[in-house]
Amino acid sequence: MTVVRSRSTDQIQTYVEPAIRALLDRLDAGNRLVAGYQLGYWDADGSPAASQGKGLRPALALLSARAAGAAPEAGAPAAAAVELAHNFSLLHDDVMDGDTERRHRPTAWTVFGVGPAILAGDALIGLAYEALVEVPGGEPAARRLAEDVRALIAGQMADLSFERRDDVTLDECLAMAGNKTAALLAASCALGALLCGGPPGLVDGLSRFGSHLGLAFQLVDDVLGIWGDPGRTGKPVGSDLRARKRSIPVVRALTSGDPAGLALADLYRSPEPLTDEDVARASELIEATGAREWTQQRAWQETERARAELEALDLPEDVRGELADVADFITGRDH
Ligand SMILES: CC(C)=CCC/C(C)=C/CC/C(C)=C/COP(=O)(O)OP(=O)(O)O
Repeated sequence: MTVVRSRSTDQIQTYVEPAIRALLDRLDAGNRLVAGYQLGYWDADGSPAASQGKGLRPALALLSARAAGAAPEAGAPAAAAVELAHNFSLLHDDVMDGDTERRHRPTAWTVFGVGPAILAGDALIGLAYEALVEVPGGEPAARRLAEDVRALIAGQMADLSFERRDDVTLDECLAMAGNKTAALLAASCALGALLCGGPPGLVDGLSRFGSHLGLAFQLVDDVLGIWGDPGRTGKPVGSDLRARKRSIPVVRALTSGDPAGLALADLYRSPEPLTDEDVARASELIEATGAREWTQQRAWQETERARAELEALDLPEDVRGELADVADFITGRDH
């Protein structure tokens, strides 16, 4: 995993991975194989692999436990739960988008089939709740995760509905990202403290921190989806544009009133499949409206808001520093 600090990576390997692997052992062999492939623990034939994601959500959950004065390992069930919920959403998202590559390797549905990928996603979200409810006092954390997963699903539904509309506003798009992505980041920041008996003011403050962070994350993700380096992001660039997705830079460009935005609207309305040249032209048009710059600036603004939430909290200084590092990593990242 590539998280901002090696300390988080070590703690994920020591406390979170074993918890997730033990949960995977509860699954039947078929779902376990697909789920562990998705999590990056093994290849399609079951041989060991190291293809995990960045580990951002479990890192935040462990920090959240430490923010409440607990040892990091006390946050492991929360960290396992958010990583499992995240991978549930990725499995289903890749099916819905028809994406063929993630984390530098073929997506699960292309390897195992659509049905198995959907079922493994279902299995993971079940395990996420099990991870929490089995901890003494874990019910409030499980409820909180359920609320945020509901928001995530609502965000995904909104995202899908945008594909059939040409009047999506920037506010709608930002609200969609707040649900689709920021809700789980907020949960990641809240759950460790919630599980470890942190006071409501701390849990709420960490949650607001995570929410701003999550919006920053999606803003950067949308920029990387158009202008990123596939060698770094591990997925093809331009697939959102090819699918005429209404990501934040696209909607900013379409609603800018700039002539380049109007040309982009024509391209998006065209009944023909978009060629490589069309995709390249679309990214140039978006950039010409200033939407790339706006999106990146807005990400920094959200990071500043996140930092302000941190400043208002009574936290151990090392934890505050590590949370601030995560915020900087998110906005400055190239993968
Ligand atoms: C219900 C449903 C299908 C919802 C879909 C929600 C969804 C996929 C939102 C996008 C979130 C996102 C940018 C994930 C990449 O995270 P990352 O870059 O941290 O991933 P990593 O673990 O590979 O590092």
